[in-house]
Amino acid sequence: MDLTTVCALICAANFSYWLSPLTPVLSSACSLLGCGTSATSAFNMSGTAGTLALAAEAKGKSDFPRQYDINIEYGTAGFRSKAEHLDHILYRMGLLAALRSRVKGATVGVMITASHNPVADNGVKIIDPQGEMLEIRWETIASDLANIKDDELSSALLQIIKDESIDVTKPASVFFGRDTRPSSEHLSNAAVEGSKVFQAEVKDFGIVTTPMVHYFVAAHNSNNEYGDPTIDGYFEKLANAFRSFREEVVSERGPESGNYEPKIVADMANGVGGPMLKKMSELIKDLLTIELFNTGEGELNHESGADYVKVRQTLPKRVRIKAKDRCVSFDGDADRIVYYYQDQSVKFRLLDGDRIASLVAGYLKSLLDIMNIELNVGVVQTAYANGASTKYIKEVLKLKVACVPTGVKYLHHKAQEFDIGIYFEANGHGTVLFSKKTKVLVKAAREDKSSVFYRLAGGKRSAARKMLTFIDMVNETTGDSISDLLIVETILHARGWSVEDWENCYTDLPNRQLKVTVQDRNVIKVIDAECNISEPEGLQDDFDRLISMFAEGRAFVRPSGTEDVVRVYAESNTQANADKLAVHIAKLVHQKAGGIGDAPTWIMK
Ligand SMILES: CC(=O)N[C@H]1[C@@H](OP(=O)(O)O)O[C@H](CO)[C@@H](O)[C@@H]1O
Ligand SMILES: [Mg+2]
Repeated sequence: MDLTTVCALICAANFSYWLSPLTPVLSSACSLLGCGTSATSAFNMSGTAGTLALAAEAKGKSDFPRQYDINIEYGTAGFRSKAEHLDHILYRMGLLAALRSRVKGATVGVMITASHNPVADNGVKIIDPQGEMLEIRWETIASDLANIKDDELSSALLQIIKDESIDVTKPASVFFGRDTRPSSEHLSNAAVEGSKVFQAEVKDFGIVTTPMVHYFVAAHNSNNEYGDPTIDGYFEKLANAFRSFREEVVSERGPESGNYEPKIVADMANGVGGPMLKKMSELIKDLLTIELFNTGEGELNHESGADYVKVRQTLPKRVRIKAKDRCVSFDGDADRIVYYYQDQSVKFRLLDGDRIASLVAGYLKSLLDIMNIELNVGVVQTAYANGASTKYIKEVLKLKVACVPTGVKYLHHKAQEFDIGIYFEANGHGTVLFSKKTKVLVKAAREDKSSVFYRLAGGKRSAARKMLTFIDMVNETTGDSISDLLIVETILHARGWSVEDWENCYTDLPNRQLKVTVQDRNVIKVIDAECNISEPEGLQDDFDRLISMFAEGRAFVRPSGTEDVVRVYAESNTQANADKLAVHIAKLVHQKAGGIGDAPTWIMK
């Protein structure tokens, strides 16, 4: 046993509650043994916080050392990298989650996933008490903690404790969940160890979807008002709402459901959606038949999943479908969903997040109209939203549209400004938020029993019951493939629509997404909710000149927050034009922003 390990053990014993009377002795032993570079600062670290920080550092050095000298930032959805780079980051995020829990005086969540990234990657994100993404200010704290040297850990932790006025003697509680990646269990254990070193109470839900962890955290912190914070509680809440809504519609208009067919084909990207949607499908099998593919037998996200289908605008592999079958794809951690089908001429037709947002917005507006309730309803999109969807929502539905930068945290935040805020990224990540005022007004409409208008108010009460049941079906904490699937199926059934009826609401502008690899993607500086760039200087002018040459042309570029690439998006009046515009823009990026390798000349197929 080497000196560092002996020290780590002494430090670990030192923070143990029942050995606390021995703290001074153990701390001296630590420093006498020369416990790494912290020995000196350990001397100054009096009190429980110092002891814990020191123990955290010792354990980090011995069990989760920083082995790669690469800088990793807390990006669009937490940390993401090659799984083998992440041991120390997971451990440190476990520590940080325990501190975050103490700051908020509530349970927080930690999800281990890299979503749609390849199977060799992994990642982690911290979930705040109401199930929302980690506060943006703490992303910087997380990045700093992730990137320091091993022997700076105790002082960095103490600094956070001091800056955030954290009382480390208060209880802390952290919920954990992980996806199906081979590396996830090991990385989850590293994070759990971190939280335990900081004496947090730990609950590990094992393999669950990302939105389930968001739900568990929110439900627990609401004292179960939001739902039962268990796996069964999650499934029952959503399934019961789906069933009640169906019963409401059937009692109103009978079993006839127009063009709606209660059957879908589901591609699970070989991720956690497979086992989870299977569980849901068993609960509702009398109402909806779900035929599952890519449920775990193949490689995660490989030639399948929501991202593959959306970006490549093609069917996933290893899925058997017939013309007009309504199909869905989840991503690897089941927080995104896209719909699609093949038409009679075997042409692939995509119904993405913009379509889901429009469907939901239109339906909720129709319920509000029946209830005669005026509310501030808005749809939040990003620059990736198809221009035709924005036009439809504004001009046909007559609802407000807000545009924010990419990343769920921005959409979620903006959606909270509305009484009903519907947000979806075009890639299929999204949900609906209902304000307290909305819930109060709709509950009042449900109870409207004024005798004169009792009969007349029947439709109003039914609309209110539907809206309240709908709210129960929504995972308001974050985008949730399972919840979103139930919502879409519910609306299509209520409207009596086939997937083609849904698609007929508007016609998408043809579009194309490409990726360009550059030396440093951060040389691209975005402005105007990512619609334009300010750097490299002059490049936006080049883009504008190019865009003006394409009918209904629109294009923008931005550095990805989850991959080491610059993303290019273009739309125009025809697919050929959208493709051409995308390639030209990509070439300009490659030329003027330090492109690596060959210039992009081809369209991804
Ligand atoms: C164009 C696109 O789909 N970007 C995705 C992707 O972010 P990037 O920062 O573009 O890599 O992953 C994010 C996390 O899942 C998601 O929020 C976002 O919408
Ligand atoms: Mg995801």
